[in-house]
Amino acid sequence: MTKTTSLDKGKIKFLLLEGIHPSAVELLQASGYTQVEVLPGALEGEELKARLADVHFLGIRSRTQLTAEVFAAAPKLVAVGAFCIGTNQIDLDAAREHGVAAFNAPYSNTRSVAELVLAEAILLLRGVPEKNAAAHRGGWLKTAENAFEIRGKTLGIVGYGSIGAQLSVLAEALGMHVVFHDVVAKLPLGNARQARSLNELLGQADIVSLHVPELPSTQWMMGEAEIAAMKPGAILINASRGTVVVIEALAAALRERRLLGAAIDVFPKEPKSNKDEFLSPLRGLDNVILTPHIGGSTMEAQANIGVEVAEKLVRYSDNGTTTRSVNFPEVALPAHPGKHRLLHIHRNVPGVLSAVNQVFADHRINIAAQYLQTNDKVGYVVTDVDAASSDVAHEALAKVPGTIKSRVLF
Ligand SMILES: NC(=O)C1=CN([C@@H]2O[C@H](COP(=O)(O)OP(=O)(O)OC[C@H]3O[C@@H](n4cnc5c(N)ncnc54)[C@H](O)[C@@H]3O)[C@@H](O)[C@H]2O)C=CC1
Ligand SMILES: O=C(O)CCC(=O)C(=O)O
Repeated sequence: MTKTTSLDKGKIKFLLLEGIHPSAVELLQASGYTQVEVLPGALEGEELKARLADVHFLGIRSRTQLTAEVFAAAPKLVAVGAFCIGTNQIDLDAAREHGVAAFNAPYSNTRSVAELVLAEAILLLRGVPEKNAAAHRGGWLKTAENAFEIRGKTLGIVGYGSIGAQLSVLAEALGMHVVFHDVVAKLPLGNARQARSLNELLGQADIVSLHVPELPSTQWMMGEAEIAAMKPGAILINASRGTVVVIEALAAALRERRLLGAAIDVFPKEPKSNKDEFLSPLRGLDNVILTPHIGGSTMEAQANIGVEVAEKLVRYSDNGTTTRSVNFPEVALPAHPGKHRLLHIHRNVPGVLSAVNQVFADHRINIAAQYLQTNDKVGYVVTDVDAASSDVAHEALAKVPGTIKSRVLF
């Protein structure tokens, strides 16, 4: 059981890793949070654990791995903000077990990824990566062979979520036909149609673009057999996660010219920083566009993400609101003027709520307002009381069996 008492804003520590946009710092400071440390890179291992020992709010992007071990070493951690879409780098169950709420930015870089994918599709269809590489070496590949317009081609989108659907709309505007595969039935936008299976899509698409999250079910989903099922001369684009494509199988298909080209933004192993060497079997293949996980790296997206996630952290810190948390029960809370707000995070097992309310009865504390939300593992009960009774209530609440974390907001 962890007990955390809320502090004055000036004592609450934020640590932002991986070059999070200054818009986040500006918003935090404008909201009264002055202790904001910003580091340009990711942290790992003992260094990460040591840094987290006295941190209350942590901001990361896709590189920092937050494991159960890391959460166990972060007793004061209240919330984590993933300043990106993917949350696969966070052990969300472990975070919940430690009473740490997690937030992300589900839409702020969607458009940036979709635009990059379309640009890459056009460049690959024209053989630009190879022609560009040859020109840099003094070559001159002026030919129309294997160069095609994008108009009239079929784009196969695997994962028709926010990015897949946005890409679908943009692709149709360029005159493409869109077929998609998703594990759930989705509303097809425009003239797009849902394939009955991944294999059906692979057999029809001139360009296959992957937009699934990292999950056990998506791991290595594009292996040797799936790549072989693609049309001869097709193109593969992966701006989702590096574990979705068996990179050696892709390299073999490209070397044998079974595929026209590929654009890969994410890799099974990515360098930890811009100073580390990038190693991949795809290096040296001129018909492949290799980008350093920059699908969402535009000034617009990063500035928007900074604000979006910082706002979610501030709302949680200021008044306990968990709306759009990716691992916590969602509660949208009003302000609590003149009252103290008790936040109680507990295991969602029978009896805890009645024990919580017994605390107020036993101490004859009047409840001004109360809110409850649960998910399968965790219950989140928020109670507003008079300032004079909050200390005694907080102390008693922290002792309720099943408590994970309890805080007071002034
Ligand atoms: N390269 C980059 O910089 C970026 C990469 N991403 C990656 O893109 C992924 C997708 O982002 P969004 O579209 O916002 O996510 P989303 O959650 O809106 O959409 C994902 C879609 O994939 C579907 N899906 C899940 N498992 C599937 C399977 N086995 N087969 C087919 N479909 C499956 C889901 O039903 C959902 O419709 C993120 O999870 C993230 O990993 C996101 C932003 C930037
Ligand atoms: O920009 C980043 O750091 C990660 C982008 C990404 O992969 C995501 O948003 O899921």
